[in-house]
Amino acid sequence: MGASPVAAVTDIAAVDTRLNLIPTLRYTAASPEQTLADIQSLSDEDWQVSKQEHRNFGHSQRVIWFHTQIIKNHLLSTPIFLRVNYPHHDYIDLYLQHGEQNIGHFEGGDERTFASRPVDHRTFLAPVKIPMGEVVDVYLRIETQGPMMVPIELLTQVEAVKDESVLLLFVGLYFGVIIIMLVYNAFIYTSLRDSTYLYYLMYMAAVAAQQFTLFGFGFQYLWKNPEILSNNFMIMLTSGLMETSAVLFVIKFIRLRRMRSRLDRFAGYSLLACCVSMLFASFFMSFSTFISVVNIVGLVGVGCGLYIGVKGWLMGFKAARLFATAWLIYLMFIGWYLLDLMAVIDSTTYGNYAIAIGSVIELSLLSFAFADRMNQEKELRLHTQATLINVQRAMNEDLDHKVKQRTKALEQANRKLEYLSTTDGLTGLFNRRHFDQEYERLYKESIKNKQSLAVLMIDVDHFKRLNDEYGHVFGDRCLIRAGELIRQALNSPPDICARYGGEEFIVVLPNVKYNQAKQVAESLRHAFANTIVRDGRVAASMTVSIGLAFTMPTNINQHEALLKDADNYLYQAKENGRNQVVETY
Ligand SMILES: Nc1nc2c(ncn2[C@@H]2O[C@H](COP(=O)(O)OP(=O)(O)OP(=O)(O)O)[C@@H](O)[C@H]2O)c(=O)[nH]1
Repeated sequence: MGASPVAAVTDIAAVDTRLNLIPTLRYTAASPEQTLADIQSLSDEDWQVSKQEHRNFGHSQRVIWFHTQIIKNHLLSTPIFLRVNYPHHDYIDLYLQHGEQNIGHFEGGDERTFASRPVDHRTFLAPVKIPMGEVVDVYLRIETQGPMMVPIELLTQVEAVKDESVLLLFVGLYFGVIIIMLVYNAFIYTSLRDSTYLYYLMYMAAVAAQQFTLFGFGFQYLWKNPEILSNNFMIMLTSGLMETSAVLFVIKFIRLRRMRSRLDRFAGYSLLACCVSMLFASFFMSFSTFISVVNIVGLVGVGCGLYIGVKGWLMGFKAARLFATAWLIYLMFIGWYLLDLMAVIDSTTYGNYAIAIGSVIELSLLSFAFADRMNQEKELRLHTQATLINVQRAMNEDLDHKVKQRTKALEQANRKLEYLSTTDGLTGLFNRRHFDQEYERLYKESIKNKQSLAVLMIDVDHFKRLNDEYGHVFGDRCLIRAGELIRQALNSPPDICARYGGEEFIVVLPNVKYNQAKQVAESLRHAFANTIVRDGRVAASMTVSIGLAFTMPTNINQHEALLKDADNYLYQAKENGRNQVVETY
């Protein structure tokens, strides 16, 4: 390479708004120990000229000296500043030399305290004050462990303020959006307690913290002294946090544990291990090493996010569409930023915005993906609920049916039980116990209604003989027939009849006249006498004796007396020779 003198002496009074100094600069890479005097003693051959509009030296250079010459041919209408519009160089030194004399030395860089800067600004901004009509040598030394991005320009104070206003508007919008999303998702997390949201919140907070650092605001407003907290460390820490939370979020969001492919799970968890290692490495690794590794891990991580998103999408997980798109867009912006960092492309002015824009688009899309996922889960929940309700309804109907069946069976059993407990098993008439209850009830009713009551005590004559002669079974047959004859003779209800003892029956007739009662007794007696009971070859007839008691009941205490009366008349009927009715009168 031949001699490289300065391209032209720049008249700073001619700077209207701004002037890119790169085309007028020559530069040389140097070792960190070389001083200004060493650099001044270099010959023209040691310098190189930048032919490009912007210069980005990538990661390869640690220290670069720049040199140009300026002059002020007129009075300045506004102060002129020299700006290095990249906030993360470790050390910046600006020397203004008039011949052998140093007329200005300004320091900057984030490895020095913020207070050492000539102007309180997140980037290096130094006033250029030089004597009128004199050529002044400008030496700029930049030392950094990070990417050597050197957008160097001269600009008026008004222009610097304008630039900053535009940037602050952008940054305000950016952090405004991020804060809204943070608060919104924090609310969702507090109500849902879904750890996916927590990882998303962590990721978003880490992205915001890193942007805050990358724009230079962290160093300007928070950690102003690198001995307490270094800017480089904060970039490393936020990168580690960002990557770790992003991978945790991806794993949780896409439910990696459920993914069928072991390889995917292995890749996912390996990446997580890598990111966690990066997070720890940020505490002791050198910045230059960290940055080159973290960029690769970041790129692989975002690529994995995209891959997992596409795979989830193909597997029918609908929310993965937006998820994959989010990572794809972020990947494009990161790609742009990294290419810029590695000096493959040169977009120094816009490079700073790339990750910020990419991240805000990505975070918004992820929010939509979340909403989509929630929607999908809601649909699934509703579907499951509907299925459950149907199952429950079917079970309830079945249960209802069974309960109805059981109730019916129980009612039948109860009815049967009641029948058995109130009825005589042989004749089907009321049994004695039930008769007592019914009789008392009728008696009370008759008192209340002022109605008469007749009691017929009926006993089969010489039943023992019948039993002895034809056998017990035939005797039973006769008793059954007796029950039928009695039932046929009555109006039941309100009349009641019962088997009162072995071959003894009782009939109660409420609200009858005496003659009617007597008629019933007589017709019963005739019915018995005229009936022949047959069982196979055996046939016999039977007679009955009847005691008839009649009263107009007035006192419940008398109800047993009426029975006793009927019994006494029956006894008399037996005494009188049987087959007759003996009555009250
Ligand atoms: N087959 C049968 N016999 C019964 C039943 N309950 C009582 N007896 C019989 O009925 C008979 C009643 O006899 P008694 O009390 O001496 O009276 P009776 O022979 O009818 O004579 P009188 O009443 O004086 O006319 C007894 O032999 C009892 O064993 C029954 O359910 N079935």
